[in-house]
Amino acid sequence: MKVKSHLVNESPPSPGKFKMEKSYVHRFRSRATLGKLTLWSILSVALILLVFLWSQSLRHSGPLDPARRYLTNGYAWGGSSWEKRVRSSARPRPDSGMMTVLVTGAAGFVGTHVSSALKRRGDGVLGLDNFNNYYDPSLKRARQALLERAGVFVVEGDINDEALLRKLFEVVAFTHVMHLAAQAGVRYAMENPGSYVHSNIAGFVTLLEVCKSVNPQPSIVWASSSSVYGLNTKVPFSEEDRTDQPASLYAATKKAGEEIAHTYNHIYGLSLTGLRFFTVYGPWGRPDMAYFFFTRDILKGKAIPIFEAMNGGTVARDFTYIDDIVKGCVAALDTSEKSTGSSGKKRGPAQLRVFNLGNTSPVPVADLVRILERLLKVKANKKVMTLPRNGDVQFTHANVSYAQRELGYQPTTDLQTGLKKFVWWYLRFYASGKKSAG
Ligand SMILES: O=C(O)[C@H]1O[C@H](OP(=O)(O)OP(=O)(O)OC[C@H]2O[C@@H](n3ccc(=O)[nH]c3=O)[C@H](O)[C@@H]2O)[C@H](O)[C@@H](O)[C@@H]1O
Repeated sequence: MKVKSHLVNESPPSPGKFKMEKSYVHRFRSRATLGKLTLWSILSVALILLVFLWSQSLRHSGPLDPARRYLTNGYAWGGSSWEKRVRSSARPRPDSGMMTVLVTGAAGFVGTHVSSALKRRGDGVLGLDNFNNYYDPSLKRARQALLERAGVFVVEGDINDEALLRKLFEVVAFTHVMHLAAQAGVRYAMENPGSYVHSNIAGFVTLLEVCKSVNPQPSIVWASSSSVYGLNTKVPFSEEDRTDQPASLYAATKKAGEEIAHTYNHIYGLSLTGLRFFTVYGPWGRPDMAYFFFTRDILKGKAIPIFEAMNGGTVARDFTYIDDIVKGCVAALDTSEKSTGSSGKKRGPAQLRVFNLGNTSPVPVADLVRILERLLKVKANKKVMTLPRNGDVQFTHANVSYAQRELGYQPTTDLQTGLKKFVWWYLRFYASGKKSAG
């Protein structure tokens, strides 16, 4: 501003005049600063607006498709090319048994293995997964990439999104639903109880609401858990044993799922099969599970907490290898009968089943660690501690004779063999050092 030049041409001011001139300059300066501020504010707002509009156009990349839904949580679905992908992924090979399966939780551990097994034998498979960050989402993305290569499209969305589920059934008449989406993990339930209610109860009900109302209704196979046996002391656990003493909220939500399944079977004629998985492990597994983070921490030289019971008693699990579980899941789908209802009305009694899928051979956690030490050729830094009161039970042991009879289920992989395959995968997967095991 030329305030100075304006003053330069004036005759030297008298002291009084000088005073007057000083306040004039001050006023002039304030007005000029105010003007500057307003101008900069307008420019900044305009800039922010421009950046926002630009980022929006990038996110939608291209002209907005009116049939495409953009949700606040960032999922995008709908539109003709999306529907084409959905249809193509769900189309069975003509020479197959013509099953069309919606697999929820497809980017999860069991979901990935089941989806690829079904696809391999020619079934039509569509995946659904919300890719939440309960554990490293990049592992889920790697599983998704594996499935994409096998021809399975994994739709990104939540089982609580009823509109999305309805859309999927509108595009494809699924004959089966393999429902594996869930909030897993026993101990995390004390940290985030709401996530268990959200996925294992609310999400399951939303899915069943959609399944009961479509025509034809699909048959549903879904993941329950060995944890429903809770404080049951009768071993081995068989399906008729008590399941009314859950030791964790996780177990309680799985047990609730079994009761909810009963209701939808009873009222709407949905065919429902629940599978009680016993501590499933293997390649592409879950980093929140002991065998997985023990491996990571043994390699890092970090201490691993090994739980033992109060009285120094053994804590053991009926660890079950993923390939055995996959066979059980596929057999459950193959033997599931059709639902009997249509468009929300029951037309007759429908199939309702619950099976144990375990290994029938519990192994103490201390032995699991010994096997890992041998396979990794590294001594573990063990920290033995009393089983905390966080929902863990002391012992699980499956009686699988019912699954054997009805599904031909016969686990064949012992822990040593299964862990060898896991460790081989783990070392290759994390070998580059680019990926971190958490
Ligand atoms: O069978 C099941 O239904 C359940 O199996 C696992 O639950 P869990 O058997 O507790 O599996 P891990 O968390 O891998 O624990 C395995 C064993 O290691 C022990 N453990 C765990 C963590 C630890 O720091 N130290 C330790 O000794 C546990 O007490 C348990 O005996 C899964 O996490 C559940 O999602 C699943 O439903």
